[in-house]
Amino acid sequence: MADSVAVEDQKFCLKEVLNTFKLCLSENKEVYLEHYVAGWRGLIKFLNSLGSVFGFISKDAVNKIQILVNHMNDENGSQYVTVQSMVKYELENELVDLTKRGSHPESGCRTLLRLHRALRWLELFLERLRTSKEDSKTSVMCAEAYNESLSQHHPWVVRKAAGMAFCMLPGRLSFFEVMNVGQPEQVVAMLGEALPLISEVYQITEDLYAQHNLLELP
Ligand SMILES: CCCCCCCC/C=C\CCCCCCCC(=O)N[C@@H](COP(=O)(O)O)[C@H](O)/C=C/CCCCCCCCCCCCC
Repeated sequence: MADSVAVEDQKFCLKEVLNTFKLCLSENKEVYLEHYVAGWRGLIKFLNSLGSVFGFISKDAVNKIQILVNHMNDENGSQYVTVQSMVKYELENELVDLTKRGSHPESGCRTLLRLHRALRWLELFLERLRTSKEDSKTSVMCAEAYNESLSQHHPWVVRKAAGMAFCMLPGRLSFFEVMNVGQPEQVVAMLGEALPLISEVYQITEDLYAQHNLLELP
């Protein structure tokens, strides 16, 4: 059983996140919700270690993870083993608000979609970090990745707040240190290992959501 979301005060380790994303895919390329959620929890540890200015982002991500964990732990939890089984179950039982928010504001499908969009931001950001130069700015890389992805789904006020938070990001070297991997070359190598895994999980979910017309859930 997945437990509740208590990620505060835990130390981040990129290797751990890499391992959870490795566990995400089944042999037939289904995405295990348990490991997907564990991957996000690891990332939130990182976010929390950057300071309270990122608290509003962390809070939203924790809320969404908690919704998914609640589904996984409730009486129909066996339907929430993979993203594929969740989508099938919720659609077959009309548990998703498809066009406007109604009686299912916390469906697994709409909740996961928000994290899925954020995973695209992560992919773009990590790729920039991986190929960055010594004088590259994390705030710029983060903002560029955000503008190319998540920002399209956020209202002005959220975009503004996110933009201000990005300016508070530590420089590239301090950022690498928080990852707890070792020298910058080792961080870059590990990012190179993590990115294809994250991209594959993203693409499989994207294709599944596209196939069921779920990419714009309210
Ligand atoms: C490998 C280590 C390096 C990278 C570590 C990154 C750590 C990131 C951890 C968590 C990322 C946060 C994920 C945010 C999910 C946002 C979901 C969302 O879009 N929610 C909005 C819509 O929800 P509904 O209203 O429809 O329910 C909600 O309005 C959002 C509110 C909060 C603002 C979200 C801003 C997201 C900015 C992108 C993340 C920046 C993190 C920077 C730190 C490096």
